[in-house]
Order: sequence, then C-alpha cells, then structure tokens
Amino acid sequence: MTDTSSLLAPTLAERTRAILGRRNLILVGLMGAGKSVIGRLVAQQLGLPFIDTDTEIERVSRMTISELFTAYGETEFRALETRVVKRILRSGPKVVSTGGGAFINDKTRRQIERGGISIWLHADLEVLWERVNKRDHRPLLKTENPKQTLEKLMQDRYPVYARADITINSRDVRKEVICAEVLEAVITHLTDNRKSHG
Ligand SMILES: Nc1ncnc2c1ncn2[C@@H]1O[C@H](COP(=O)(O)OP(=O)(O)OP(=O)(O)O)[C@@H](O)[C@H]1O
Ligand SMILES: O=C(O)C1=C[C@@H](O)[C@@H](O)[C@H](O)C1
Ligand SMILES: [Mg+2]
Repeated sequence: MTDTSSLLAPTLAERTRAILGRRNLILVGLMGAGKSVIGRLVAQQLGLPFIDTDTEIERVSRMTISELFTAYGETEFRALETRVVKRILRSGPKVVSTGGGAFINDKTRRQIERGGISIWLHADLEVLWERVNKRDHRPLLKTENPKQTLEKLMQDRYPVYARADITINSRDVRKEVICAEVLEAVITHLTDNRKSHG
C-alpha cells in the first residue's frame, strides 16, 4: 500500500497560518534588510494581505518619502509613521513591513509590540551596503559617506531591533529560504509562548 501520510500533512505555510490566528506579522530592520521583499513573499505564502508602511505613507500623503523629509523634516515624518502604523495594526491578520526607523521610535515600537509579532531581519554591513548602494532614494543615506552612515545606524539601532520577538539572519540566499525560516520561527515562537503560558 502507498504511504499517503506525507501527502496529507499540512504544509509549513498551512501550519503557520493555523497557529497565527488573527495576529499580525511585522517585519523590522535596517534599509536593505529585505523587509519589503520577504514581507510580500510571506504574505503570499500565508494567503494574507501585505502592507508596506513606507508605501502606505506615500499613498496617504501623495508624496515620496524623500519629499516628506525635505518638506516637513524627520520629526513630522515619524509622527505620520506612528499614525499610519497604528491604523494598519488595528486589525489582523496581515503581514506588515515597516520603514527602517519605525521600530526605533518609542511610540511606533509600542504600537508594533501591541499589534502583533515583530520579526527583525538582521543583516551584516556588506549585505546591506551591496543592496542599498544601487539606488539613492533613501534620505538618511544622502551623506558624504553613506556606507559609514549605514554602519553608524547599525551601531545605534541593532540593540533596539534586538528587542523584536524573533530574529532572522537575512543574507544572500534565495528569498524563499528566508521566507521558510520566518515561518518556522513564527511557529516556534508561538509554540514556546503556549508552553510558557501553560
Ligand atoms: N534574500 C535576498 N537575496 C537577494 N537580494 C535580496 C534578498 N532580500 C532582499 N534583496 C534585495 O535587496 C534590496 C532591498 O530589499 P528590500 O527593498 O526588501 O529591503 P527593505 O528592508 O524593505 O529596505 P527599505 O527599508 O529601504 O525599504 C532589493 O533590491 C531586494 O531585491
Ligand atoms: O531607516 C530609516 O529611518 C528609514 C527607512 C526607510 O524605510 C524610510 O522609512 C525612511 O527613509 C527612513
Ligand atoms: Mg522596504
């Protein structure tokens, strides 16, 4: 007789979707870490809506992020980001990729902590630099030495990103590999949580 048990076993995506319930998955991390690309793929796999907060900010303001920084400055941009993140996370489940500074801002981080499971895409300097140096639309990197600026942002921000519920090592492997690692980590995180809460 043919063993059909493996054919009937739920897939990784199905298992993740089942345990996730109505929670949101929120990707955080530096520019170039892969939040948008991996977030979209995770959402596709889980059959959930995907929202990128930078894109949503650009939609509601009808300005690009660069234009917002130039016209109103970073402080106003952060206030708008907090409001947009709060609204997006009011309902779930969905997959949300955030702008690089969202989790660093105290108010926005509190919204994220309340709003779902946070996932830090951690990457080293060379990986990030290879990815971001191809385009120059990022206002924070419009400096004399953008690579050094990126390194400084890593030093300042990594201790804060480390507070995320889950950390994934984002590196140059196929995005499907990173996506599968995210799903596995979500299952582990929620299973461990269940155990510790009896
Ligand atoms: N696993 C990967 N392998 C190769 N390239 C990748 C991988 N993940 C992301 N990239 C590439 O790196 C670049 C940055 O990715 P992405 O835009 O998703 O980063 P981000 O974290 O959303 O950055 P930002 O905060 O600037 O929006 C893109 O060109 C993307 O295709
Ligand atoms: O790292 C940051 O502070 C930023 C990252 C981008 O996603 C944008 O949200 C904006 O350029 C600021
Ligand atoms: Mg992005």
